[in-house]
Amino acid sequence: MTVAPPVNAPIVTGLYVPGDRPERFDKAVATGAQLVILDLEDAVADAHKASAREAVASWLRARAPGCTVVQVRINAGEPLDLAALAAVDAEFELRVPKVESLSDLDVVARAVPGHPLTALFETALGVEGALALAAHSAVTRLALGESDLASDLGTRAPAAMDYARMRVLFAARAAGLPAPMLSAYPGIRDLDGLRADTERGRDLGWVGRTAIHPSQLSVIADVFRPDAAQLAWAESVLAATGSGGVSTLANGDMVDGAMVGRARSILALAAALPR
Ligand SMILES: CC(C)(COP(=O)(O)OP(=O)(O)OC[C@H]1O[C@@H](n2cnc3c(N)ncnc32)[C@H](O)[C@@H]1OP(=O)(O)O)[C@@H](O)C(=O)NCCC(=O)NCCSC(=O)C[C@H](O)C(=O)O
Ligand SMILES: [Mg+2]
Repeated sequence: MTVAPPVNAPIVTGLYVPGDRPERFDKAVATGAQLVILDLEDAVADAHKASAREAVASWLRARAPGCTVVQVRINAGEPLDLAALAAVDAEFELRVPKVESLSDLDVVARAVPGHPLTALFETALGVEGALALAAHSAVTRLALGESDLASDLGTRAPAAMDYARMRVLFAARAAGLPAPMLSAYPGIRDLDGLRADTERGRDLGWVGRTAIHPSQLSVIADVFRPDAAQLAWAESVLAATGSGGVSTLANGDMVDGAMVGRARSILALAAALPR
């Protein structure tokens, strides 16, 4: 049985599905991924764009409300995508690729009003503008497209990706948005590589990751699930700081209100990722 996540629960696992594979849409939801992204953009060949648009709109109309967050990734500046989605009266979010300017977001927010936007940064210009773009009133999440970014930069060097991850993380937090989810890891069979790269992103402060294959989901959940020591620390911080002021944990560490936010985030992650 799927249990609805608590309000403001972190979203840790996401799964992309090509928009022209409607037979996989319900399957994607059934994986238990907390976020399912129906892609009209790079996963769909030009010849299939129109049928993908129709398949996505018709699935959204027929879908019974559930606890999975559903996003549609549109093609940047494609009026046909916007028109098709504006005609759908259902709950979904929009994932806007290659965002570089406020007008990229305005166009979408005006054409399909009332749907939260995830701004996907995939170029140096987008990453450098992340702080201002995160302040757009329709934007509720930020993300990075690291494959496109690597093409724009001409490198996928870890230092370049770390820089982009840090800028986008700071932009999200400065705008009061949740820590972003890591970009899709293209090596479907390389689960060790996925784990290592996800751990690196987690250690930089990112929370969650979008997958492109169901087999990646359990690795992603594992990486973000707090371990027993983190849980014990979080619980002892909350217990020790209940009445404010400074306290000392059993191990001698000082704790105060400054640690409460992190303790709560650890407990929220544990609640979102049951064993
Ligand atoms: C990559 C794939 C094309 C692989 O497909 P396939 O070879 O058919 O996979 P399997 O045979 O291993 O499938 C096994 C079963 O799993 C189901 N399956 C596979 N993938 C998905 C999925 N994404 N969602 C739901 N279900 C899925 C199959 O149906 C099989 O089920 P069964 O028959 O019952 O056993 C494919 O995985 C795929 O298309 N993935 C998504 C690709 C995608 O959307 N890419 C775009 C997003 S990432 C991106 O754009 C990068 C970003 O923008 C950037 O710049 O970084
Ligand atoms: Mg991309």
